[in-house]
Amino acid sequence: DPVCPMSSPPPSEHAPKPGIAPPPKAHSSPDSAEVVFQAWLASRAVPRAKTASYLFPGAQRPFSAENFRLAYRIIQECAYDLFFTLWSLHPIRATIMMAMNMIRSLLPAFRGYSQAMLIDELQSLVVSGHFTWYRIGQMLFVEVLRRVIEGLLDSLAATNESLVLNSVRFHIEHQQLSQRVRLDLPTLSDPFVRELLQESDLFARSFHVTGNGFGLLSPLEAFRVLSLIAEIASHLWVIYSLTHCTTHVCVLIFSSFPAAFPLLMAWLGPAVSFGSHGHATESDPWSFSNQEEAQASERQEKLRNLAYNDSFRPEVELFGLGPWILHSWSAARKVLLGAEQRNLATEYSVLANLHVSELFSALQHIPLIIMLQTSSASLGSVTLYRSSIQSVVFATRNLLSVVRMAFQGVFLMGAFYAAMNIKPRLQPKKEDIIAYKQIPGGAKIDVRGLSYTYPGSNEPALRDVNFTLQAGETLAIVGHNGSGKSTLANILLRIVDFSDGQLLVNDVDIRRYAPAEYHDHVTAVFQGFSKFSTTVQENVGLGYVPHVQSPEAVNHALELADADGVVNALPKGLQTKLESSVYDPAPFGGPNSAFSPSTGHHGLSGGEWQRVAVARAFMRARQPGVDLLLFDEPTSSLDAHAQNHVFNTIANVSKDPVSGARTKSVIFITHRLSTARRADKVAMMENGTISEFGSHEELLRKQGSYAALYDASV
Ligand SMILES: Nc1ncnc2c1ncn2[C@@H]1O[C@H](COP(=O)(O)OP(=O)(O)OP(=O)(O)O)[C@@H](O)[C@H]1O
Repeated sequence: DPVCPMSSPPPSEHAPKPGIAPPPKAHSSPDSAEVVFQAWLASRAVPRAKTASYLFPGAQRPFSAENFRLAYRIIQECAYDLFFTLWSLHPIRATIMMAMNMIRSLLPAFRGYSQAMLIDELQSLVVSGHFTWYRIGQMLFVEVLRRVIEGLLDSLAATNESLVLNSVRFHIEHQQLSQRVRLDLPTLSDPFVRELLQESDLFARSFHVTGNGFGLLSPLEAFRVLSLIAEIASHLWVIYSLTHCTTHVCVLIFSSFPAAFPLLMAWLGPAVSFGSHGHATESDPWSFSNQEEAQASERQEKLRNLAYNDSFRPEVELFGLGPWILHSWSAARKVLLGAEQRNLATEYSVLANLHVSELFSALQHIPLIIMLQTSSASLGSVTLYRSSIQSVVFATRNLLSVVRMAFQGVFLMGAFYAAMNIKPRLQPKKEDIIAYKQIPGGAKIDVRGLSYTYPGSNEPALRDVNFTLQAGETLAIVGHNGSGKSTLANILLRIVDFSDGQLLVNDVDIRRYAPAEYHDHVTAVFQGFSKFSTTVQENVGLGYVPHVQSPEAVNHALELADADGVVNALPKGLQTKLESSVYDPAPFGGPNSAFSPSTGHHGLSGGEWQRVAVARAFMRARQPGVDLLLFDEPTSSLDAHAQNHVFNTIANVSKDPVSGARTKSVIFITHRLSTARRADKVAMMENGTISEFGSHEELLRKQGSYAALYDASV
């Protein structure tokens, strides 16, 4: 079920609360990933803060000596590895790409030379009186040829570069996604891990921006820093060769000052985040200049989602949330508008700078004219001289913004590297893993002194839970709201870990099973099951991925869950696309509405969705490898007829169809105590522990809490 987005904790600047475990280790051993993780974490510490607090994810690290040291450490530990991995995707093309970048960075200087030669030759032709159109044509032809070759080189380089960068992008995104799906809930719920993953996401996203965007931060493209340095060096060399052995130094200073002045102003003026690309926009969350703006943007998006997303509509209407949404949205929006206003002001000042720069470039002519009058310098060398100085200034400006981005990029790269090396917390060490072994009858479960406290909670959700379920038995877990039933179910399913005690499955400590392997042997319906916005076929078939494409298997699972009638009534049967939040098939009233049934998107009632979820569990339940069926309130929204059908199916599926012998253990959580009678054993939960355990009849005879709850329910 959708969760109200406003309930999520603020993602940034949190101080570790006293009593909470210190920042986690990204790795079990102090290897390079651990070193990188610690350096990344240290770079996020807010300097001179009274309590330990951290910069929000994506925030620009200040240029401090400590951060340079941390950046160096990260580069030392992971840049080579990452560079080599990315380079080895296309070794030849990547090398060509870097070489081309280098060559292209030197071209402007040669271009200047060639133009200077052209002008000089033209000048001497005119002065000497040997001017012919043929000669001019020849020179122009050479110039055009040079440009064509340069253009060809550029287009070849661009094609090659896009090929290399696309592979790099794919590789990074693939790694990122595979790590996401590998991590388990306990790992993902750690705030440090969440923020590490957010910065790692920024690194992966940096490869999306085409042109001179965040992509510059990639280790391959960071090579551009070198290209820019080479470009500056080549221009400086040209300038040196012009001024060498002559006394133009004072003219050089005179003319370079006007060129450098706008740059100086831009550098000293208000910093535009990420150089020339850094305008805080809603789609550029990393470019906010402070945490308040980042939070406002996030809040604004969530409020917008709350207003637009139909799944929240009932609560929004029922609780009259409209004015509150509007009020809160306005407050967040105003913060962002303030930020945009500031950026506009910066832009205006940049524009003003442009005018200033034009003025200064005009002033630059003056010393050059003086130089022409007083020295023997040629027209070509004057042109070259002037263009070189401007190029140096331009390239230096680029270099500064690239360095700034690359500096930030180092920390994002560190986040990526550390994130890719996080180990899922539930995954045992290689040497501890025991392969799951089936025993006849289904899973045998021994729970001894089990306790669990949710992170950040003071009260344990489970305390000293003890019970044994023999292979093939059926257990009903009952109890009041909040007594710990779902928590126990999630621990038994190895979705959540436990703090103390022991949990043995088939006489083996559950912590020694690889979770993925263990999950192959269980199936479940969660209390808050997912409603996928896709076809019925996939909604059900995903319960057993190898059969997701098989209509026969899906139809059979639907029959078992008494959901076949529901699906048959849908306009496109199995291929009907379901929408988890369609309350009104045509909210805008018109026949062309995006939600009209003609588009194929269909809503279902709560009970119908539950049948789909139960069918999903049945997809897998019939597989011989599955030993445990766990249902958390599978029939809470079903009518009595459907409920009986589902429980009969559970009983049938857990037996051998021929011999009738039990082949699977079953655990179900229920508030409908009439269904608890179907189980061999009943566990009555109160305050996080099992207060009574036995058969339905035994517990009734006991006249305790279960008997009281049963009497109240029937
Ligand atoms: N993610 C969580 N973080 C912190 N506390 C939690 C979390 N989930 C559940 N709890 C707390 O743990 C306790 C047990 O919750 P649980 O969901 O297991 O109860 P339940 O018996 O399944 O309740 P219900 O019958 O309402 O489904 C409750 O006090 C609940 O507030």
